[in-house]
Amino acid sequence: MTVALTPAEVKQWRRSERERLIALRLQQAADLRSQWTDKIAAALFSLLKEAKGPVSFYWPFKGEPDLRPMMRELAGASVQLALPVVVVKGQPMQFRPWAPRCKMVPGIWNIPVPDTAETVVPAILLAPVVGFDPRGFRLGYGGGYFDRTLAQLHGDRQVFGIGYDCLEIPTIHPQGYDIPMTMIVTQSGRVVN
Ligand SMILES: Nc1nc2c(c(=O)[nH]1)N(C=O)[C@@H](CNc1ccc(C(=O)N[C@@H](CCC(=O)O)C(=O)O)cc1)CN2
Ligand SMILES: Nc1ncnc2c1ncn2[C@@H]1O[C@H](COP(=O)(O)OP(=O)(O)OP(=O)(O)O)[C@@H](O)[C@H]1O
Repeated sequence: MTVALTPAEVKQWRRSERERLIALRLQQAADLRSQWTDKIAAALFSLLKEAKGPVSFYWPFKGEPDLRPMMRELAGASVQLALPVVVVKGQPMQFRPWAPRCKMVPGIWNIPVPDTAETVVPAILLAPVVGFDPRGFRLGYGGGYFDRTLAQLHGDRQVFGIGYDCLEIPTIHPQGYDIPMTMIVTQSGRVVN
C-alpha cells in the first residue's frame, strides 16, 4: 500500500532518500560498477544504433554509469548525440549537439557541456537516475530539470532511465509534475516497458 504524504513530507523524504541512494551508489566497488555499466551499454547499444533522431546522453558524475565509450561508438555510426544543459536555473534544459573532441566548458555543478550556441531536440533522452520505482518514475538530483524539460517536449520522444538495480525503491511518491520514463535499463535488463 502506498502511504499518501503531503508535498512538504515528499520533499523532505526525497532529500534523505537521494542522499542515501547516492551514497549507496558510490559505495559499490568501481570494478563492479564498471561491469554493470558494460551490461547496460550492451543492452542500450541495440536500442540506440538505429536511432532516427538525436539521442541525448549525460556526462557522468557521482558514480553514474559512464557511457562515454558508447557515445564515441555511436557518433562513429552517425547517430546524432546531444548533452543536456541547464542554461537558466529552475527552467527547462536545452540540448546541445555533442561530437567526440568537441569543445566543452563547465556547466552547472561543473559538469562539462558543449561550448556551442546550437541546440537540438532529442528523440530519445537518457536520464541517469538517483533512484527509480517499478512504475518508471525517476528520482534525480532534486532540481526538477528532467520533468520540466519533458513537460515541454511533445511528440514522439522516449525516455530511457539509466541506473543500477540497487537504486530501485518501492515508490518515489510521484507528484503531479513527475513524468514516468518509457523504460529503465539496468545491468539485469529492462525494468519497465
Ligand atoms: N550527469 C548528469 N548530468 C546532468 C544531470 C544528471 O542527472 N546527471 N541533470 C539532470 O537533471 C542535469 C543537472 N541536474 C541538476 C539537478 C539539481 C541541481 C541542484 O541544484 N539541486 C539542488 C537541490 C534542490 C532541492 O533539493 O531542493 C541543490 O543541490 O542545491 C543541479 C543540477 C543536467 N546534467
Ligand atoms: N514541470 C514542472 N514545472 C515547474 N516545476 C517543476 C516541474 N517539475 C518539477 N518541478 C519542481 O522541481 C522540484 C524538484 O523536483 P523533483 O524532486 O522531482 O526533482 P528530480 O527529478 O529529483 O531532479 P532532476 O530532474 O533535476 O534530477 C519540485 O519541487 C517541483 O516543484
